[in-house]
Amino acid sequence: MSNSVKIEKIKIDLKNGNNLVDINFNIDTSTAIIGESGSGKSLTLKALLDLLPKELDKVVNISSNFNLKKDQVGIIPQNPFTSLSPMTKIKDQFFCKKEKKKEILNKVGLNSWVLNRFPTQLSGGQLQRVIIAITLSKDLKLLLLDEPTTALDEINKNNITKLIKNLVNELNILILYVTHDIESIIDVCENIIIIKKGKIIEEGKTKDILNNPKNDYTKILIESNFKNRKFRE
Ligand SMILES: Nc1ncnc2c1ncn2[C@@H]1O[C@H](COP(=O)(O)OP(=O)(O)OP(=O)(O)O)[C@@H](O)[C@H]1O
Repeated sequence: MSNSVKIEKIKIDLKNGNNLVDINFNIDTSTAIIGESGSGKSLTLKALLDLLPKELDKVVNISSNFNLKKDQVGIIPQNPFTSLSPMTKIKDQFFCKKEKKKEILNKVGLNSWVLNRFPTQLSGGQLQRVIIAITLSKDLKLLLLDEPTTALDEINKNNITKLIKNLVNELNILILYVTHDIESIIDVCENIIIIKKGKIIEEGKTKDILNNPKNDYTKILIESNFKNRKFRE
């Protein structure tokens, strides 16, 4: 049986009882969570990483059909500029031996010259590649992606989207990709979940939902995503 993670319940409330997130879903292969700003994407990821702030009430119930250790969960964050330790050379932020560092850097389109640099000496696109390489240097079973291209300019955004597509197709691990940008998850995620105000609006196979959205909110999200793209071209 292939690996699967069951998010049986993530319920997050403010102390005054107002609900922020109330969802359940499975990750069987690769799943995208799509939602506008404030829809609960980051809180969902924080719940999975056990990083929710103390001031929130939470019920987090997750199970898996395999032994998933904490250090087998990796995250590619939104902002590459604040994700690495600024005073430590790149080579000392990896979790593997020198040869493997070089091999993984090649995979993300970088060479070993970056190893002797500090994070501040790299561009946003280069930094995000380094972070992807560092994350992949661990023995991962579940990879979380938190809007990994949002902080990048258009060229880097396209390049990193392509890189993620290639890597994810090559890797045999579970993927949860949260973003507001539907285009970036086409060809990456098999399944898609649309959320609004912390609740699931619609879910299914990515192809089915994009070709035949049932919910009006989903239709608007898809339309606005592709309208934006045409506008930028
Ligand atoms: N610590 C907190 N205390 C109170 N409210 C919070 C807290 N963290 C998040 N929220 C609220 O919960 C809702 C969901 O926030 P979340 O950060 O998960 O949204 P998001 O979908 O990731 O948005 P974005 O795309 O802008 O990052 C928002 O209304 C936010 O204001």
